[in-house]
Amino acid sequence: MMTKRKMKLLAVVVGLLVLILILYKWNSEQPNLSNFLGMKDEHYSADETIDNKVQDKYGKLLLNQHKLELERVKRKLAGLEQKIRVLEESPYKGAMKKYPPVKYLNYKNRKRILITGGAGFVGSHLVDVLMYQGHEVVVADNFFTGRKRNVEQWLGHPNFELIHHDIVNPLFIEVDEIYHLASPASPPHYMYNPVKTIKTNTMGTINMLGLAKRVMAKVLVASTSEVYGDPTVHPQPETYWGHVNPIGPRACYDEGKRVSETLSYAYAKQEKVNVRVARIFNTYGPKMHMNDGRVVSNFILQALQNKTITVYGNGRQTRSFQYVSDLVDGMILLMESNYTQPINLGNPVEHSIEEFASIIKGLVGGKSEIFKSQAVEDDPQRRKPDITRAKKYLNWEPKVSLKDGLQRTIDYFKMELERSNQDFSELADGRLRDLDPRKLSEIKH
Ligand SMILES: O=c1ccn([C@@H]2O[C@H](COP(=O)(O)OP(=O)(O)O[C@H]3OC[C@@H](O)[C@H](O)[C@H]3O)[C@@H](O)[C@H]2O)c(=O)[nH]1
Repeated sequence: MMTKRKMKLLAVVVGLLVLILILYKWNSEQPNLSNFLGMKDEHYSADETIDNKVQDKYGKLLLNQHKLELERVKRKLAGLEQKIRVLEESPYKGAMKKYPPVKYLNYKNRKRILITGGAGFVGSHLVDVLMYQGHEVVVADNFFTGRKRNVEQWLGHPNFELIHHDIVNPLFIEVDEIYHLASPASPPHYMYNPVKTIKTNTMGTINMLGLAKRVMAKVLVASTSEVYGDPTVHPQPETYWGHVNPIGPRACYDEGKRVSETLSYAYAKQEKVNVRVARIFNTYGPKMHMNDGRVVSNFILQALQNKTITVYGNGRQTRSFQYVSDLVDGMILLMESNYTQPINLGNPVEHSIEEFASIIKGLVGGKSEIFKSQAVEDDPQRRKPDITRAKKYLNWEPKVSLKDGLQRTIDYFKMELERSNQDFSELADGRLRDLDPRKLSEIKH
């Protein structure tokens, strides 16, 4: 029998042995730092200490990390450099931007002018002239056919404001004058959505005349030679009432503009709004859209690309073409004048469309063939403005010859073609692509 003392001694010895065992086990399970870092001792010569091995491997790891970090910083720098280049070329470069010089006008002479459709072809040329003159210009455009690019040189200028707005909805701003130009003007564009074309020219015009009434602004409404329809009187004086098919494919525009004129004189009579009405004849020049679809841009682009020049119908129909700067001068003179009846603004030099195709082919050169194809429904057969009124009341007549104007327009389209070879977004503008008035007029709405 063991004594109590012996038993206690045995328990202490056993306890000590268990403790030693636990300590040994714990020690052997501790991760070896060199193993932890993925080292293998056999890579080192026998006289290297474990500390040296660890430091060496750890240093390599740090070096790799630094290299990776350097690569990341380099990539970030390259990205930033690219962003700076984009900013330098961008119209939104704010403080860096250089604007064309504008005249200083004191507050008495400086007007606040709204141009609806100011980002469009004609509107943007008008914006330029009014800005150079030193006025404050507000452009309202829904960008259906207008483009920000047309007014980009003024973005950020203290005298300029661009509002993305569809004038089918009312606009509440304070202005002294309104040039109401908003509406698609090219036949394939206005036929593309005839209901919208009518709304723009009726509801849109009501909204602008309503605004003019509220703020007592003078308003110039852009009408068109199309109010004469397929004319039976030649050349067309303002006293001619026209010959329009009210249910034909062009009616949305022709009748829309006729209502626009009617509304203008109703507001003048009933609400004492100070109105001007310009009947604009065929106009061309730089800033026309590549996909405009009207004859000047179509023929020039076809000739520049050695494609077939497509004359719609027999080519004996006539038009008289004015250069855009002449039109802009006429509109500003009309706004400044006291003359309130409609006035024709156009160049009376008349050509058949077939002749016109040859003129453009001659100026551009190249190998294009002239091809006569299917006629456009209700295409006006003869058109030439009688500009007696404009001469008498505005002392205005066109100055730019067809040859000079076409040459400037050809140069512009050459640049556009070069641009579009680099930037396909221009041509990929789905809204204005592949529109042909001959196909659109067949659509039954
Ligand atoms: O590629 C084409 C384009 C047009 N044409 C013809 O060229 C003539 C002029 O056509 P456009 O499309 O340029 O313009 P339109 O004269 O028919 O209408 C224009 O009239 C005056 C303005 O108010 C508007 O800008 C527009 O409605 C038409 O006889 C047309 O059939 C061609 O032969 N080939």
